[in-house]
Amino acid sequence: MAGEPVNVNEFQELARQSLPKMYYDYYTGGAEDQHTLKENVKSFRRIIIQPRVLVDVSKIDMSTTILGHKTSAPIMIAPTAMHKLAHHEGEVATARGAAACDVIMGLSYMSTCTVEEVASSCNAVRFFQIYVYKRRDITALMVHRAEKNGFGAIILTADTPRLGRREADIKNKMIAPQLKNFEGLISTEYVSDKGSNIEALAAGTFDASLCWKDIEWLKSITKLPILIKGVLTSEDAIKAIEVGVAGIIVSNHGARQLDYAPATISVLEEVVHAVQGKVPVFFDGGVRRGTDIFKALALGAKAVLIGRAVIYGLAAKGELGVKQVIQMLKDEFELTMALSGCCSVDDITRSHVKTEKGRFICRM
Ligand SMILES: Cc1cc2nc3c(=O)[nH]c(=O)nc-3n(C[C@H](O)[C@H](O)[C@H](O)COP(=O)(O)O)c2cc1C
Ligand SMILES: CCCCC(=O)C(=O)O
Repeated sequence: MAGEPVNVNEFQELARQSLPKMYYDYYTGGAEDQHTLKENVKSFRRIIIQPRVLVDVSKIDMSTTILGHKTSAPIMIAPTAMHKLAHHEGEVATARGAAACDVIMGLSYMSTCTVEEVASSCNAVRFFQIYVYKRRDITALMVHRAEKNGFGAIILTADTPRLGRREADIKNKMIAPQLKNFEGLISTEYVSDKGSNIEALAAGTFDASLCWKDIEWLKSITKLPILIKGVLTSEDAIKAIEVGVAGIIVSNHGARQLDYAPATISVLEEVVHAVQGKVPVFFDGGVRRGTDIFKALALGAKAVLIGRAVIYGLAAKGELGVKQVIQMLKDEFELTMALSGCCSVDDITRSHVKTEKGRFICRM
């Protein structure tokens, strides 16, 4: 590739060139046939934007509020594991990149830098993602560490009672390193003769019995607002509201868990309808362009989370790459707003996009 990268796909190519195959495959891959992985991206392509013209778009305001926190754009960093495998500064570099762009970062429970290292790296709003370990005392301790270190919310990932079958990780015998957060508490270093060591780590530590009633337990150990990540149906959205969560993240874990789960953008609207505005609905999966962000907002998302695109920036150029990827997505989103006749995020409405279903109905 000649010159500087001009879009997220070019950052992906840079990441591919700079990473060992085992790590690149881990970051980029999905489950089994990778059907959902392809659909997450392709489903965006089937949604058409319906712009309005002759609107005064000389000033565009992308800013919004997420759980009471003002942020420069409806963009957050999705929690993704083990950033030190992408860049030696790990999550500290990601946190600094996010802070420089004034967007909220989700820190993964499976991070390679500690909660304290990330918290002290820069001043910014951050949310903490958790898995629930069989050793609940360890999860409770992590929640308290996040609370003590100023994190603004807990993201409970609900779609991972077991790890999805990621065939590249099986072939590569993907490593499961000791994660610094858990040093002296529990070993995360797993070696399996079956293939993926991170699969063995999840099988050994994650509590597959976790269910809706356990939200009460989580609420009893923290005052922080709780977001549920991994909702894909109206039924689960209604249950999430019943148990009193502060928000829902429509996500299929970047297509790394259940293959043939729906592309997230195809179910966003169903969830938004079920929620009836009671809590904010966030979205992730397949966002690679500013137009994707616009489409998700038009279908009712309050903000989107960015997973792989940020890792590609980190792998290519560390903190600077994270900053450039977020800035690129912000610039693309701002231009999309201008060319669609929307001056603020509240101006983006359902009538700004046409989905396949909508096009079909129009033709009848
Ligand atoms: C390499 C990688 C690691 C991930 N690790 C986590 C994790 O530790 N916790 C979590 O809740 N989600 C994790 N996710 C899922 C992301 O939070 C997010 O749902 C997904 O990446 C969004 O899709 P995208 O990559 O297409 O943007 C991970 C995703 C990737 C690609
Ligand atoms: C056991 C590590 C799980 C991290 C994760 O969520 C992912 O790779 O998708």
